[in-house]
Amino acid sequence: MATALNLTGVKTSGSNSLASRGSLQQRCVLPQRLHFATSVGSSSSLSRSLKNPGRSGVFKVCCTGANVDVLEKSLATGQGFGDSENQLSCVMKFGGSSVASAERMREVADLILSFPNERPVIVLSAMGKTTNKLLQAGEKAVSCGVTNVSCIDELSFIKELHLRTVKELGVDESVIATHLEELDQLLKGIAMMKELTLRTKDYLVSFGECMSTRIFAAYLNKRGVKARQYDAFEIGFITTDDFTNADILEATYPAVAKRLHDDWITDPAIPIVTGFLGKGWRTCAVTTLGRGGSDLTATTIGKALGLREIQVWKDVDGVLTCDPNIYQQAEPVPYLTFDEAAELAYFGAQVLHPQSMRPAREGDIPVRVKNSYNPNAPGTLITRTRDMRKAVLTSIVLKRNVTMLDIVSTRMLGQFGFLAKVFSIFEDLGISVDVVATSEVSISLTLDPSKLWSRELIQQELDHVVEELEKIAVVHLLQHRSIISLIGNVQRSSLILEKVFNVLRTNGVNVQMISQGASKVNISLIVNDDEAEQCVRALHSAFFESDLPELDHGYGNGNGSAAAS
Ligand SMILES: Nc1ncnc2c1ncn2[C@@H]1O[C@H](COP(=O)(O)OP(=O)(O)O)[C@@H](O)[C@H]1O
Ligand SMILES: N[C@@H](CC(=O)OP(=O)(O)O)C(=O)O
Repeated sequence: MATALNLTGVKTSGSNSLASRGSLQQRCVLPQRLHFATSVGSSSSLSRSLKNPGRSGVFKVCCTGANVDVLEKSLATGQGFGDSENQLSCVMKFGGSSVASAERMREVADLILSFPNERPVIVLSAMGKTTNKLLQAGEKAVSCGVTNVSCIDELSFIKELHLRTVKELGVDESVIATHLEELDQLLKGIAMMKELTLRTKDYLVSFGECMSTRIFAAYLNKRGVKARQYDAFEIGFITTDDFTNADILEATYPAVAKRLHDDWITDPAIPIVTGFLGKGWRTCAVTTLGRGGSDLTATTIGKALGLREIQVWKDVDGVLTCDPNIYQQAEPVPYLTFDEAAELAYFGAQVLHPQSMRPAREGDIPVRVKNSYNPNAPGTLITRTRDMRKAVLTSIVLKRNVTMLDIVSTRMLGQFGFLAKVFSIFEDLGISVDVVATSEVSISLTLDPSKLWSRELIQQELDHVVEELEKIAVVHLLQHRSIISLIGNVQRSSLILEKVFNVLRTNGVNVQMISQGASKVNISLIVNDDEAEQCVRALHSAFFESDLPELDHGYGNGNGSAAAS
């Protein structure tokens, strides 16, 4: 819940200092990032006034959880908040590839310590491919029989990896002994029940992050750097009960901020938090935020604590112009807006979790995507706005194995209510739609394959959708399609499309549907799965590797720069 504090202030100098008057009678430095601010008795918002030196007014500052104490303390002592030495300053998230071995953990520790002025919150994923191995072990346990659980290869791999890491880092085996034991028990339980529910899957995969964070915190402590391990589900990450794909609930922000902040103030130690995990608000069981969910954990913490920056450290030099697994010549994109990054992630770029931009955008906190294998590479900076004047195409994203539906009304032309009926059917069935193109009496759309997969919505359920739609329309179900999303400056869509259709014509590819959404950053094309990769490569060459004077790139691949805000 937000708490309101009233300040009477006049902006004096510097970027965020406020000489306060009235009851407070002190000069203070205002927090850089509160959950923010409406002015009372003044027409401008506080955030605006901070950018306009000299403005004065009575400001009502709303802040949450821990921020309230900090603001009060900073007003009482006259000390700054945003610049305070005492505050946590940024989040650094390291993905599975960054902490895949003892050697990698050592390098990550060195990397963290190479920023002596930061007071980071660290978020870690499970080591390497541990999450996949845990899921495979669970699947095998369903059918292998209790006595054979200890022979599951993936279980042996996980044990061996974690025990070897502990040994090589010189930390005590006891930090993970209980978890390894419980993991054995859990797999035996699955073998006994002969079933692996979504709820059990989430509990099962949680062992990955629970162990990596314990090992890493113990290692930092061993190196004399005080660190404290946290399980996200114990410190206020409250989620929906949608196992394997839970959503973070609002209550998370004040709870997490309070817990991390209070601990930091009373006994400073670098927080090492499990990524990906939460606690279902009804069931109180462990939930996960969807694959790659540690990015979301990081941005949630960034927003909760109002931190200066969120860093996500990966195994690539930032967000690239396309998936490097499709095309090795993909190049880093220096700047992105939150909208572009969200669209890119939603339409299938594995590099960022689809929901992870939301908290960063709401908190207006810059996100930096960096390479833990190549820390000197500049990476990608994601901010609210950037200079789009010279931006054309930013990145090309491919989402495979999409199902497309062509739905044509059986009624007379001009029937209103047709679209509403179609979408109410999807709503009733709880199916999420990706790309849509409509005319008055027909609609083409694609269904989100990950949602279908996670809900185990297979042919049977697709047949059910078609059956429902056929009550009002003629329906064609087209499978094995791909969405190619062109993320960039849709203000220049004519130029982009001209080039795109040239490339597609040259390559003999037929586009089956095209959609330019309201987002203004994405044009989506639907093609056959078996033509998609070749298409992406051809588009990449055309947009990023050849001279395109007619597109007026300006910045090489037309990525513009971060806007001064
Ligand atoms: N447009 C893209 N830019 C960068 N990486 C991409 C892109 N599309 C797909 N990827 C893949 O995403 C991977 C990084 O994401 P992920 O594996 O989730 O990282 P981590 O586990 O380190 O958080 C890269 O190794 C790359 O193969
Ligand atoms: N370990 C989880 C969560 C995660 O975010 O992992 P990574 O950061 O390695 O993508 C997964 O594999 O989905």
